Amino acid sequence: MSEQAAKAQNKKERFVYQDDELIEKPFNWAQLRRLFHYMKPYRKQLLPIIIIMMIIGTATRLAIPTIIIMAIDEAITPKDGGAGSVIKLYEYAGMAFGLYIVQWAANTLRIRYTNIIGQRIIYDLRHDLFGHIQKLSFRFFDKRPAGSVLVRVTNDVNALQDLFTNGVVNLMMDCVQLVGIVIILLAWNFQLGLAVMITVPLMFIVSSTLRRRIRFAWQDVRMKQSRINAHLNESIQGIRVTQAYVQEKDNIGFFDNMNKVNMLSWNKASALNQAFGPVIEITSAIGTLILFWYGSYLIQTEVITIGILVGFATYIGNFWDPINRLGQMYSQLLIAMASSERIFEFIDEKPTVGELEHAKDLQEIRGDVKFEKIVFEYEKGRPALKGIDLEVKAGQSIALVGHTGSGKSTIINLLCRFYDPVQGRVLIDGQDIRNVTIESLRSQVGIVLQDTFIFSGSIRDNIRYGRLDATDEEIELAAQAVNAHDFIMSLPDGYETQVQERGNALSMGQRQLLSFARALLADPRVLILDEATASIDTETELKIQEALKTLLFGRTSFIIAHRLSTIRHADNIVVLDHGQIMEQGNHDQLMEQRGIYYGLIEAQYRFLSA
Ligand SMILES: Nc1ncnc2c1ncn2[C@@H]1O[C@H](COP(=O)(O)OP(=O)(O)OP(=O)(O)O)[C@@H](O)[C@H]1O
Repeated sequence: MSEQAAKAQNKKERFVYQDDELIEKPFNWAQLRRLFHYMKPYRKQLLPIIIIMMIIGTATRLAIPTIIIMAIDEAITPKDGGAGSVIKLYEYAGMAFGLYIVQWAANTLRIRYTNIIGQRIIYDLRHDLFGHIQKLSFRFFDKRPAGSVLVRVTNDVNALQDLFTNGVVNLMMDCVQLVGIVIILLAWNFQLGLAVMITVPLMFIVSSTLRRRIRFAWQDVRMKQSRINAHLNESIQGIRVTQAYVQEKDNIGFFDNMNKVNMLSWNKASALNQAFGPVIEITSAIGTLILFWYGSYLIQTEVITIGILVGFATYIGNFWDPINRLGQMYSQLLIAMASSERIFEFIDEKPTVGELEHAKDLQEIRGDVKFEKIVFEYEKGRPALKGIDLEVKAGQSIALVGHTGSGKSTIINLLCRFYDPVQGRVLIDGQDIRNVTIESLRSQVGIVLQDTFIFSGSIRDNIRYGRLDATDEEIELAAQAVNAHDFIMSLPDGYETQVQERGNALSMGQRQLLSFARALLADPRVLILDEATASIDTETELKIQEALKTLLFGRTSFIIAHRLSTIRHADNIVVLDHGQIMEQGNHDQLMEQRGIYYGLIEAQYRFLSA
């Protein structure tokens, strides 16, 4: 392979997103029913008004051509051959006008109420979806790019908006109108009615072949959009790395490509949609041709009046409109089905870390922690922990050390029950953590991550995240205890300073101190510090060391730190390698052993003094 070809190949393999399967499924009625289930709470409240308005709107619409016929046959060219009557004509015009007003009022009210219901349904659906996603386990997020999760809560829910605001009601109105017109036409003149509708079956045959393709096309559009969003999310999160490695051009190229594919897929779906139009137009033209050809013959043979012919012509105009709309509605329904499939797929996803039906709250804990014969794998066949036995007494501090990928974070993940072990159990105060409620467990296990997440809001609110009912004084006391108070006071608005999402305007060390304050406020019996002191300058590290002392005092703590200074004083240092405990003891004991730990410390000293 040439260098250029290899480069192109390497680029191609970046930003590969797992696609949702494009599956051919029969129209899923159960899913549609499930979707309509969301209408249930509003059935009594608003649906009767909408149905009444719908009936009034359709009835007036159907009645107007009848008045036109009466005006022609009785006021302009009376059937009995007598003279026309202007007064009668005015009367009919007045009636038609009145009906138009009623129709307008009914439609306005109907649209208003359908919008209210539609928006409430969308709110409920989004509420359920977001609420459910919040509860899903880490495994779920391991498999999916954040962008594609985002699309389901935004785009896919939005796609249902049209269906619920106008779609359903329009569908019903169109069906009622169609049935009404068919009945009226057949009642006026059965032969002429049949003759003008002879093209309908033909149209259905042609359009049904289009439907399958349309369904696929819209599913494809959703997939392409999902990919764009996944890429967008990744690009924005990784913008610093992109710019640092001057990859903007390539990134734009990747995006353009996806954008183009999305545009083409949309064009294809929309062109297929449009294909309904001409099919309807041709059938409508043929129908009109038959009407005038056969209709004029029936007038000459005095079977029907001119008024009836005009009435037929008006109704035929109204007849193809709903059929055309039903075609479009069908695609709208397909879009909605494709979206709802994706929404329900998430709603049906069970958290892999579940709660037992009768799980009890974990009572206030002392902080004894025990890992018993733990085996764990993220992916089948690739164990990340291979039989971990570890006992920690309440109040002890444990340092987890080992090469990257040795399983340190995994131990922590199991302690917080972000994942469940494949074998073995984790006990807190002698209780298997799988038997207690997740909330009662996590609220007593505090965690300070290396990449501290700062939410958009004030500094005060960010600290308060640790315990929502904490008072302002408690927040400030916590900040003082972990040496964060001084830097907070030096910010323009002190505790009220607004920090943007992820706290980009704060330094690493500052973010770390904030997260310490947050953890201290939460006051957990068990505390986890993941790589908490990495990448900070010496002065900040001193502050952090002091803060740590306050934070760790009297708590069972697990510390993952590459830095010697943090782990030196730990009661027990556990050395991991490839998911197994290789050594454990305090610093002096392990140094004496001259094993892996000794090697790690030596390497760090060599590195620092180099
Ligand atoms: N979400 C995940 N999905 C699949 N494999 C994972 C996942 N997280 C970690 N692993 C794998 O599990 C093993 C242990 O990872 P872990 O994060 O526990 O290591 P670590 O010792 O904390 O490493 P580091 O010091 O780099 O943070 C590694 O081989 C890693 O590739």
